[in-house]
Amino acid sequence: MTGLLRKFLPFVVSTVPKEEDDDGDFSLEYSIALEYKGPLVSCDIPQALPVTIDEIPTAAVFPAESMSLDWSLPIIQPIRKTDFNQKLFKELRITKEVFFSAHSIVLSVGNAGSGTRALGIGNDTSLKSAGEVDSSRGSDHEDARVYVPSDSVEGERNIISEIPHLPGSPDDFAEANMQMQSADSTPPRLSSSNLSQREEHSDNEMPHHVKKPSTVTFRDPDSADVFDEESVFMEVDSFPVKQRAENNGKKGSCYRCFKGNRFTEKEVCIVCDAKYCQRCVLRAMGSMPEGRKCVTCIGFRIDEMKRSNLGKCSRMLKWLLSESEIKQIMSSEVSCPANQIPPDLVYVNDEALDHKELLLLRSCPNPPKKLRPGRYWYDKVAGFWGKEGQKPCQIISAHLNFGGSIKKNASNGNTDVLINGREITKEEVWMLKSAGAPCEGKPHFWVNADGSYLEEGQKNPKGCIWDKTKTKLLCAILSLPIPLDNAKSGEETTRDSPGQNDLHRKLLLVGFDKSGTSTIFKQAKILYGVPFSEDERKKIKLMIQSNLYCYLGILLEGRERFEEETVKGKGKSLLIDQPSSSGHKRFERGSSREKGKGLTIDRCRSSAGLITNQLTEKMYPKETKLSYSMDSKLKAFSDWLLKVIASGNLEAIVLSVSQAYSPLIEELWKDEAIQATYNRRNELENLPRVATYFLERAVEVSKEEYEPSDMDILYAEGITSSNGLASMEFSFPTPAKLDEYIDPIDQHYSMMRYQLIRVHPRSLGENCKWLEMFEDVDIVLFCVSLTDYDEFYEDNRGLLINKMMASKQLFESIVTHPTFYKKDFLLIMNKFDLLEEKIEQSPLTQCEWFRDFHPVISHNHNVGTYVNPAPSLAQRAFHYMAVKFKRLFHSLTERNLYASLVTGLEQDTVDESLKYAREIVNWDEEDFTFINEESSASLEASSS
Ligand SMILES: Nc1nc2c(ncn2[C@@H]2O[C@H](COP(=O)(O)OP(=O)(O)OP(=O)(O)O)[C@@H](O)[C@H]2O)c(=O)[nH]1
Ligand SMILES: [Mg+2]
Repeated sequence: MTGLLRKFLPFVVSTVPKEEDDDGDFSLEYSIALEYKGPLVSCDIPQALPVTIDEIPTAAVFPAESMSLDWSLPIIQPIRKTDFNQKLFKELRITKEVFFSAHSIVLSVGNAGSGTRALGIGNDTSLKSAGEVDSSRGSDHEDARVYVPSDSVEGERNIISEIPHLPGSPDDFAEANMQMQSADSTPPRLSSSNLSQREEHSDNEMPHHVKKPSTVTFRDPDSADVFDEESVFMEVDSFPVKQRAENNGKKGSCYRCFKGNRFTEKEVCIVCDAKYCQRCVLRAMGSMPEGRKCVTCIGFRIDEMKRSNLGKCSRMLKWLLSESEIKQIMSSEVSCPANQIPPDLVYVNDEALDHKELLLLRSCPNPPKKLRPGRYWYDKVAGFWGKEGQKPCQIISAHLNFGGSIKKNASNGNTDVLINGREITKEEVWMLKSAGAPCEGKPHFWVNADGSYLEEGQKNPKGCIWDKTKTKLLCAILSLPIPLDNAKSGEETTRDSPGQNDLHRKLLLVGFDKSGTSTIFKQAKILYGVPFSEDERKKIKLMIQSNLYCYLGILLEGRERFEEETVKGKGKSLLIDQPSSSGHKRFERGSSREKGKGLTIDRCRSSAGLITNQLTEKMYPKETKLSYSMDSKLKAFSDWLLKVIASGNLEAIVLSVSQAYSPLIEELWKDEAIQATYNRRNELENLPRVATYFLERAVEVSKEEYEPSDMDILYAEGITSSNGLASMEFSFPTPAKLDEYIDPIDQHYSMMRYQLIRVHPRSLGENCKWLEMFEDVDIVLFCVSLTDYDEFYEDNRGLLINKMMASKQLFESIVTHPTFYKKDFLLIMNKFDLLEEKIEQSPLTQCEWFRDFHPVISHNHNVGTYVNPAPSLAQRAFHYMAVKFKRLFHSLTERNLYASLVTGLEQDTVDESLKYAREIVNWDEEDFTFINEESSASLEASSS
């Protein structure tokens, strides 16, 4: 400081005694003029003119409106290094008005926020040694800041040290001088560590931007200040639009240092789309008083494409800045005037809004999410809101008074069915139908804000659209909105039904009975952290408990039969194996039966039919001497349970008796007869494999306080009892650690939302006609169970049908459905674990489609040296089946089918498969063309 003043006022300072302060710095406590007694000086001595402090003009708060109305303030152009000394003050062109148009002016070298030294001249006419001032943040004044590019300064030489030597405008200088004379030193404001870090680099940086004065008010991010929305909107019109920036470097490089490529992590300017690497971002964007904008873009309107990103901090900034800095920047980004939507760009029912109307729209109880400039339609009666020519995307508050009256063709519907005068889309017709509204005869409906509907001309409502859970679920799948209140209770859906404008991909999961679609769906929920709602958990708990009673019923029937056989003295059983409960052999026997169908009550009833497998009997005859009789109490319970199962009212009864019967279940489970029967479970035709998982925890599961774990939910059969449609929204997570390298592709993908819709073929109707509802899915995931090849089911004519052939037939109908013309298909070949167990016992050729499967058994001759092990029989079988499906697909569509190998109960394989689907749907993206090449190469390899 002293050095600085010495340069300014060499005569005075040189004679002033120095004092060292605590920091080792010299401070100037006072200044006095001493009489000069030396020889005559030849040069002119500057004269200090007397100053009256009161006469120095100071500014009150600079009125924001006046700035926005007419930007006549000077913008400082970059100063060339060579002529810096001569030009500095001329270039600055700081007029008196500007100079004092704010509480304080900060002269700063380098870009704002780069932590360069700055000189603040306060309105109290004091000179502030700003030191490492962060020239914008942390100030509680309104600052008009003037930035001088640091390329005009060499090394540490900064503007402060240069000022006294500059021949500039005498007025400017005199004023600056006057203030400096009366300056006292103000302690430097603290800067965060990253700011000082930034300073380290500032010396040899070449800032490309000059900032113009800003009128932004800095609010304490922690304060509860609510920004005055109205005044903010009033100003919006006056902000100019800016062209997109052009990168002078190679494609994908940083716009400032021209280094890196398109996969280098970058921050983007929300105005001109310039992209900066981690090293340059803070220099290019400065203190970000309006959020992430280059300093030259401050005061300009944002690029509307980027509106949805406002306030969403990037990983890069999180890494570079402190939490409070981020908070402030993001809050400015969202609330500063320049970043608001200009009302005249928002049209509702053909009329542009004005400031007040836009304010009304945005402050209503349920305002449109992600509002952008554009043309919208609004049904004032029901609150439906959508983009012109499109189906509704949200239900906002009803009865808002703006915009013209709604047009019949507002949403471009072509169904002849009207809601409040608008011809609705076919998706909305499906919605109405699922709610029970009769749509035959092209009715005209009147729908109220609460969803109640009536036909035009009628008096009483016929029903309410939102009464049925099914309708809400369907809306989620069709990307139709549901009202906010209902969104919370909408089960199996995410809260917000996805708007059609979201960056959002839809994956449709479908497969033949028991192929594993619900297991994969649940696995995805667990994998991607989509919680099961309370309601879902309750239903699943009831289902698991009911299934447990079913499994016990199957055991009890088995016990009866085994007892009978023992009594009759057969002494022989159909025992295949007598596995211990822990180490039983895991495989589904190939036979003409439908494994795992014990879940529904009807099926439980028929489960008494134990099919004698003659083949098995011949193969594995064994003696058994076990007792299958039970005591009278358990026998009575057993009779009651079988009766309940037969009544088909199991769930209701389980709900009411589970508490009372829990101890009996325990006794039953531990009973010798039941254990003996359980050990012969492979002979029990309808006992699904998963029964073991729950039966072995029968006591715990039957208790009232039982809470299913995620694993239990995964193993539970079915998602809900209705078991038809389910939908979830998710993103693929990226590795969470900040310091970890994140593949830019992963990062890009992690920002995208996906919707996984699972549909059971039962819900698709005859000839899969309801597939029409899924016309906007991006990919179809067709699930096939690899173990189906030797399994059969009985059709309604009593014929035994091979399940693989049935699966093939379903595949053909879906692939050739007009809705899916040219859609991508990924074949999920599920239950590989079971295939591995089964294939050795049951040849693939049992299925007529696979008759020509004759794998060549290769022998490994390189004994002792490591070579890739020959693929197992199961792997060969998988490849063979995949090729069969691929050929079939190609013959039907002339396109390629993608295939992936999955074990639904294992997370990794499901994750891989869904990521593969993600790649396929994103291949079109221009920026990611290279994936295309790589992945198609791997695909070629996989299909060969
Ligand atoms: N071992 C094994 N079992 C599986 C696998 N995938 C599914 N399952 C089991 O197979 C049975 C049927 O699976 P689900 O997921 O219910 O099949 P689905 O396609 O929903 O069939 P529906 O019930 O007809 O809708 C369940 O008992 C699952 O636990 C797998 O990869 N390995
Ligand atoms: Mg299921």
